[in-house]
Amino acid sequence: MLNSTNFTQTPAFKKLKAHHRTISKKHLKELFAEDKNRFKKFSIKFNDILLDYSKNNINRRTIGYLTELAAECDLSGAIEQMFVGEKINQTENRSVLHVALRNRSNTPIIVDGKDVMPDVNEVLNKMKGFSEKVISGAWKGYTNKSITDIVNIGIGGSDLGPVMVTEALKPYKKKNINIHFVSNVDGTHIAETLKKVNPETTLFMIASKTFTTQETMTNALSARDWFLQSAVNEEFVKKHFVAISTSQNLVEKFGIDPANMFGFWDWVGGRYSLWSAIGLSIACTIGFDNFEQLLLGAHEMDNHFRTTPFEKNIPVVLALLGIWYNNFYGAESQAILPYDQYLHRFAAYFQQGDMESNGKYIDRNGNKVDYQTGPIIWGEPGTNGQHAFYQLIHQGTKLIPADFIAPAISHNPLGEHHKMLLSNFFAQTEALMNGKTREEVEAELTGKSKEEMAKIAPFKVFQGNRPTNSILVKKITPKSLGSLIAMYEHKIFVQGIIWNVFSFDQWGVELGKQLANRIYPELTDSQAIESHDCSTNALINQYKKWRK
Ligand SMILES: O=P(O)(O)OC[C@H]1O[C@@H](O)[C@H](O)[C@@H](O)[C@@H]1O
Repeated sequence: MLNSTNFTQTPAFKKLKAHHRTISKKHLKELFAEDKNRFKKFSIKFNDILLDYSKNNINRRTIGYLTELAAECDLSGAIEQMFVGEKINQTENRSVLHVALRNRSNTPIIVDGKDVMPDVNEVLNKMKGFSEKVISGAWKGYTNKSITDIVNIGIGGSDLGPVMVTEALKPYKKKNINIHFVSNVDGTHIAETLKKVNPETTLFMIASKTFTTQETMTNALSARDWFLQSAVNEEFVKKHFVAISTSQNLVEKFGIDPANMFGFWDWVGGRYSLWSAIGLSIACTIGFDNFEQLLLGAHEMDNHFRTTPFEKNIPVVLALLGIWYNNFYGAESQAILPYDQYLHRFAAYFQQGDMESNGKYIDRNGNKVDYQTGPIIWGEPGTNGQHAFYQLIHQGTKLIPADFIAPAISHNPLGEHHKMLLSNFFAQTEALMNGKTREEVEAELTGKSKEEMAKIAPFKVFQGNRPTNSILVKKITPKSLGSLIAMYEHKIFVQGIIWNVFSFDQWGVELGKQLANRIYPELTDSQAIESHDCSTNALINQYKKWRK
């Protein structure tokens, strides 16, 4: 059982409250001027990842109190409980073991008296054999041609992870395999995808933990119909459809050969599942050896997280900083800004990872919280963001803590591009920290009259004092990406522990599904609907009129 302390009632929280009153009066610039060793004190290097968190409104005392807070919420106990397979997802009575999926040291992890590692390894072996067949061309379609295109059909955790990773690791893509993803139930998504592929050489991966998700099953049936228009014989479905699921029963019902089913377990949460068979599309796109490197990178981050003291523990430090801004400074969001085009889905991936995990107002005792929990996660790759929403980060009225992520080495060392990109990365965090004073503005406005200067100067001033983390990675490789993803996963875990919420369920997505199922049959005929509120009725009835 996880500890269920209300963190706002701890002695450390009270110390932080008082400390916040003083330190929040200091500009980041002052903190840097006072202490030339800030970088040394507030940075952590782990393998090829450097976290510089010195540009935050903190000093040694802040970190001391924050780590005390973590200790008072029994974070160490919670970490151990997760790693040893205790059922910490209490509302679903499940263990939370994405760490077992990438447990490359293979030490036993026991769930319900059984070591899960042999099963994990068995599925990994099956994925290895299958991906090698697909990539080598040995896996043949119904006209004896090799596979050229994979269409992964899934949504949420059965989509976002593979999408993000295959995009992030595009430089590792096998040349003979193209990957496509279909998630939205909007027919446009599947229709546009099917225009690009040939039934004779396409492999569909139906990825769904439950194998009941409306969007995925609807898209899978449409894909099957489309395939059978050409292949005709239902026997050929075997050669072109594989399933990734926890439900063998439903997979067989769909007509997929159980031999082509890749299993996983209820202790793998959807948004933590890219390491499981859900990663089959990744393995078939970048090769199994690279998939294993991804697992290894995550495993090394797991070990770091499990064994490193809090003040040197990257996920813990990131989590505590997030709590500092969320619960003391009143920040409502957290930006993730990758300076790497290949990471363009990274923020979207962690929107699910973070917001579905910690977007909760009921605590682990079943009571309504009286403090803020999960932040809004958002972001786009630099430098695109700079020309769009950075205005608000620099001069808006909201405090937006931001994580800047960049690789030192580009996969595309084209002319001066990467140097320019990185100069923007470094410049932005510096600008956000220092800002620009009125005096500096005036010194630049040479040749202007006093009146002209007074008129324009206020608009050109930047307050600065805006916190950032810089995460510099040597290069985005399967291994370093694995570490980065695991880093954020554990950050989310730590925050959930301290906010006292259950991070591994997602009851909040159910109500909409339930109501959609009720409304769906009402849309069939042309009869006016009166069973809802006047707004919903009117919208449905207008839709019915227009579609006639
Ligand atoms: O893999 P499944 O069972 O089709 O579920 C897909 C997604 O379904 C959503 O309802 C959940 O919010 C996600 O967490 C989940 O990843």
